[in-house]
Amino acid sequence: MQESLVDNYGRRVTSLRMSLTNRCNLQCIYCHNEGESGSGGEITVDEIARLVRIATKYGVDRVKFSGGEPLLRTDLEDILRALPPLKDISLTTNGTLLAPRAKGLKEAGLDRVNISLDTMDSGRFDLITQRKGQFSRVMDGINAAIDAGLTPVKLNMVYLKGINEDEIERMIEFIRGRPLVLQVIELMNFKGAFKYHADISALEHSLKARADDYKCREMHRRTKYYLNGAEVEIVRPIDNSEFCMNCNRLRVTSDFKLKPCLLRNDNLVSLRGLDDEGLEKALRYTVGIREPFFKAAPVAMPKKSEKVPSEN
Ligand SMILES: Nc1nc2c(ncn2[C@@H]2O[C@H](COP(=O)(O)OP(=O)(O)OP(=O)(O)O)[C@@H](O)[C@H]2O)c(=O)[nH]1
Ligand code: SF4
Ligand code: SF4
Repeated sequence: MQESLVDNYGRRVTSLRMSLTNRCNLQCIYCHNEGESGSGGEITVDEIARLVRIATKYGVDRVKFSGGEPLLRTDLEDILRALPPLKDISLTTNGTLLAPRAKGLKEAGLDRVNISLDTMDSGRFDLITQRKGQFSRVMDGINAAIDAGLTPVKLNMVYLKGINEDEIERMIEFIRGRPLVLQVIELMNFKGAFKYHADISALEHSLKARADDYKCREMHRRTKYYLNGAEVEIVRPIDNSEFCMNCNRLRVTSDFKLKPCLLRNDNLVSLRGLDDEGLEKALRYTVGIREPFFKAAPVAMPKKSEKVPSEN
């Protein structure tokens, strides 16, 4: 029987999330850079292929590539071609460099892409990304991804107080009836951006109230809402123990370290220079030290003098 990678909290690792570079051509006000500062040389095609091959022996069948901006890697197509067969290979990108490469990426084995799109307003886009003139390139990237069949294309919208809260309806109209999914993401506190943090639970309640249907994903127990031909997924990571208890991905940094949690940097495991046997050991060890970042508060046991509430 195939062995699997289960941590001490019963969470099974089925997916690797690999950062290919720390570099990016944008400078978003909230960037978390996958919680890393990778200072060594960038992970190579061979390192990626070996690690993924070993992980698949343990039932890992999904890989997500992210960055920085992963399309700054000119060898991304080589990376894709070097992978063993997997159920799902996806890429998270800012979309600015995607249009000319979308078809080739599909041919090299990429299944789908997630593209950051916080706003439909190019002025706001410049403000968020701290760059000028990139909005139309992202739109070209979205269209090229659809044409190439890198679908469903998920649009990542970080929900930002005072910047884009008023654009949810516009985004829903944009995706309706197309192979697009809107993913609304609660802002995490990186780069001191918390002043833009907006309460996403109110939005989630209103979506739930008007949705035709909704369904819970296994990963992070995220909910997807279906609204008359539009699919909206809510990503609510903060103080959410259910999200962390259903975290099934292990991160790999751009300088080839295993990273058990996005929000921690004190327990990275370096892989550079290890042979296949060493990689396998390191993989199992790292799964053993994984823990949910947000944990549910332990349920207090009633004191002897307290009446135990009956089940019904
Ligand atoms: N705290 C936390 N946030 C995450 C994690 N994974 C994703 N996120 C958040 O979700 C955002 C979008 O992630 P994506 O890279 O588009 O991928 P995804 O939505 O997680 O994965 P798919 O839906 O399978 O494509 C990230 O920028 C994070 O803000 C995680 O493991 N922990
Ligand atoms: S596009 Fe992504 S990696 Fe680049 S600055 Fe924005 S959030 Fe960070
Ligand atoms: S444990 Fe929680 S915070 Fe850490 S990576 Fe998983 S979901 Fe994110």
